[in-house]
Amino acid sequence: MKPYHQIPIAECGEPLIKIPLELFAVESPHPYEKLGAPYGEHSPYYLRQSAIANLIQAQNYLHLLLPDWRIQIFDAYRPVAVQEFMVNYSFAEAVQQRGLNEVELSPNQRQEIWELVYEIWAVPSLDIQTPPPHSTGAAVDVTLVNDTGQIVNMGSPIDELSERSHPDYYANSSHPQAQEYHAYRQLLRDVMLKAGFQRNPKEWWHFSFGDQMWAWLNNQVNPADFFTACYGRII
Ligand SMILES: C[C@@H](N)C(=O)N[C@H](C)C(=O)O
Ligand SMILES: [Zn+2]
Repeated sequence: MKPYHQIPIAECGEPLIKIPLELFAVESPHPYEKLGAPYGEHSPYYLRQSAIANLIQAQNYLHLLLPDWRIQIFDAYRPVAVQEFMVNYSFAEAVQQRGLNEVELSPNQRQEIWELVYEIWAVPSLDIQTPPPHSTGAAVDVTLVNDTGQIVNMGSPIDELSERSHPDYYANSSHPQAQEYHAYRQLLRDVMLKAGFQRNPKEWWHFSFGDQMWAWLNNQVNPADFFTACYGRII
């Protein structure tokens, strides 16, 4: 259980609708579909109606600062079966990157790698009180594309299992491009938060509106108010 799972969910019933992809840049092919993630009849390019309105608003804010830049959508709606697939995929990838063999892992090695995976991935829970954020249609993973159509270098790829994923990793780093990476991460954060989203404290690319993590983060900033989640799991 993460602390945000304590937040009550009062499902508001707002529909999950297709993101108007023509307004945004889009990672293509979709990073998890290309791995064979089991979407069935679902599509990753869906979000709750208000989350879409806010995403459009975030890009409008970006355009006031940088008219030809765009928000690039990496991932949005994710059925629990896909969450499970990606968690297992990330575990297997981490094992392989360490030159290990999954069947020969010691219990300690296994636990260490699972802990690393769950640093950035939510548990594929089917409990309606603890839905994975993307399974609610409230969460979106995004980055920026500049005026020449290039993906902006944020200093680490989306979904990397490392501390470089932490939003402020480059704030006090001696890396020669640290200031640039941090400034771009801040720019993405600023436009998204101005539009009502909250950012996952462990991932520079993950934002949500209306889910448990969003409510919990709002409550950290404004302890006098008590936000609850209005979006629970869909399907
Ligand atoms: C790992 C990343 N793509 C992501 O979405 N992480 C959050 C926490 C999630 O799994 O919901
Ligand atoms: Zn995410």
